[in-house]
Amino acid sequence: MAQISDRYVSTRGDASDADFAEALLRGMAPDGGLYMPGAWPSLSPDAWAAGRGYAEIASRAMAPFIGDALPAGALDRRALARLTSGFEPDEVTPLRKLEDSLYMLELFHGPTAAFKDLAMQLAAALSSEALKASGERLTLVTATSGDTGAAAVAAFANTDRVRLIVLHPHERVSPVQRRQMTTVEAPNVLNLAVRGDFDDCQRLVKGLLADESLRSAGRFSSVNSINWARLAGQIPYYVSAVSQLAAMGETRAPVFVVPTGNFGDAFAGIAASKMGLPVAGFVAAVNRNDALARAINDGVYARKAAVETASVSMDVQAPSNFERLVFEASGRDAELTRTLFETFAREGTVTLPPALLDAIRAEVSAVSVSEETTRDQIAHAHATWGQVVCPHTAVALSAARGVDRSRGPVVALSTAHPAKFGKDVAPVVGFDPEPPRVIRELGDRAERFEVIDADASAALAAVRAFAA
Ligand SMILES: N[C@@H](CCOP(=O)(O)O)C(=O)O
Repeated sequence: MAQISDRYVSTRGDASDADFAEALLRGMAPDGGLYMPGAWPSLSPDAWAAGRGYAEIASRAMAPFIGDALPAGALDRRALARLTSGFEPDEVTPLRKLEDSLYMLELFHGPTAAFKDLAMQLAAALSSEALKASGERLTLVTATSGDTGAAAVAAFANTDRVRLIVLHPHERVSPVQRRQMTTVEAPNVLNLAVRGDFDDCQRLVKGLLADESLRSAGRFSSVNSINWARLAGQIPYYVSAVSQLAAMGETRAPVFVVPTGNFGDAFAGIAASKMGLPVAGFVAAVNRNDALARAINDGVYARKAAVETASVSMDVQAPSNFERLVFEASGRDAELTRTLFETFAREGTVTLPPALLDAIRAEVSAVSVSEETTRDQIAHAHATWGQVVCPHTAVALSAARGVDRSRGPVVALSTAHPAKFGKDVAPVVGFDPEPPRVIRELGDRAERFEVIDADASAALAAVRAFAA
């Protein structure tokens, strides 16, 4: 069968064919792999012409992945309206010029003040269309180091046909992130605080998705970026950045510097470049949790326990979407991908073959940024550009300042509002960042969450009890 962009294949070789709705409602492929489009669609250069609005860009970028899997007009009718409502500035993802050839793409103006809102609002609207069409109900399980969970709760709370279970690492997300998840009064939302780190939460989610008893009881999926639909919703803002650069008279292809945890955001940028977006390169900027940087720089992908940092949403040591990068860079070699990730799951370490490593390095480089440098960068951004930035953005800006700008502009992604991380930002800039309305409105509402061990049977029991 010809490979096309709206049919989905698994990174581990499962031959069963899925369309966009199926990939969305399954979250992961049945063989434990991640869904990828059968081929990369091409985007017309017209899509990133100066002056394009975000909704129009999103429609052009997403439509080829959806094909006819959803009712005609589903993308336009609700999804795009929803995508751009509830965002504070008129431009959904404004690009700020910081200095010559250095830019910051602000992605935190949505309902939970983090970049996850952009894709999550779209995923919620599209899944509601898919469920209406099929008449089904859906249980979503999602792991979070803070931002994904908050965005998921905002997007899916009180939604018909959907039940949402969010697993966050107990006492390892910021107080604002936790309150965004736990103060929402919605009967269809369950918050589980897991005694462990994000990687434990993600492992539990993957285990739940693979559980036959849950799968046979109804639709069971995830809105982590392991779900292709969630990840694809992050492609449009790369296109929007190039369109905004064009409007500023900058036509050279940019280097994107992406603060990186689960590697979904960076992979969305790589996907945009595969679709034809002019990009000069990608830099994945990680904090001290540097499994990805060690894999790319040293050729050994090895697990370590995650350490706590100020850029808490990036405290990830087993970035799920590295699997998609390996699949793509290996020329879509599902056999090799399966072997490498099964070895990693079993032994916690795997050496990447040299040819694969070269191909990975052609797509993306990686930099690890220390806690001290992160703090210095928050101070520099404030003192030099008058910008108060969150620790994740600071990690990206620090890496961006190390990129050679003689060949073209460098765009650092600014992923969250600094007020979500006041404890780490205030001591550096000398004041509490002014919270946006969406954070002020959290008030002092009561919180609701259950604490569980990082154990598959505890997670299964909690999910079963909630479902009952
Ligand atoms: N940084 C994330 C971790 C999960 O990432 P996702 O993109 O796979 O949902 C978070 O804030 O939860």
